[in-house]
Amino acid sequence: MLEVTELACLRGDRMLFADVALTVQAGELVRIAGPNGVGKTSLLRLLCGLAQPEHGQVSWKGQRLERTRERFHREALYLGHAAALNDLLTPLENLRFAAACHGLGVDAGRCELALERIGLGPQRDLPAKVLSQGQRRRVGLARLYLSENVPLWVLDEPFTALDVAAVRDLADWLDAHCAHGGMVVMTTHQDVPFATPMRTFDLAESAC
Ligand SMILES: Nc1ncnc2c1ncn2[C@@H]1O[C@H](COP(=O)(O)OP(=O)(O)OP(=O)(O)O)[C@@H](O)[C@H]1O
Repeated sequence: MLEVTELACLRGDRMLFADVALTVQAGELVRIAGPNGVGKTSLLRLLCGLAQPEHGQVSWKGQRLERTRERFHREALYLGHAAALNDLLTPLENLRFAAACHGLGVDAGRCELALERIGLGPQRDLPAKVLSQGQRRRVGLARLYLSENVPLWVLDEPFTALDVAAVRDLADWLDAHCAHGGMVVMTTHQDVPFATPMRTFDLAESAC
């Protein structure tokens, strides 16, 4: 379980939000909602230990994040809203690099399958710089097809730039993850048809 208590976030000299309390249980799909600039990305980064809160704490399976960092990083996957690709590498090389950085230890065959699964089979050996925006997005999302055993997925705008079929396909994959006891925390400005009942956490209610 992911648990957040009394969380406050300072960005520059501005307090974005305070007193955020949130729990995410196995099998849950939680959407962090709110207008542009309210602090959704900032909250996701705090949840993953990528930034420090001004106040409050984040716990994973009953332990404060700072005390269980190694375990947490094995058990959580964060995908930011920007496709962090090396333009000179191919989608296959980018995916293998990202997987290795995350300690997934996956082989080329599994990465090739993940790229096929996300619809990038034909582009897998092209340099990333020639990919369209939607294809760049898919390279990052392909990690989800290597991460069935990673319980917590934290996703910042995963549906941006995807076409209708890809949105449907990704929604099905997130549903399947939750159905198998995984957890998804995400932001999206799109209406996505999930089968899993989605809980919405409106960050605007905690805005300062
Ligand atoms: N390093 C920083 N220094 C100062 N302000 C920052 C910094 N990073 C982000 N901000 C500000 O914090 C606020 C929240 O940004 P954040 O990206 O978390 O919002 P968001 O809710 O995800 O927005 P969007 O819906 O547009 O993606 C914004 O006003 C942004 O300008």
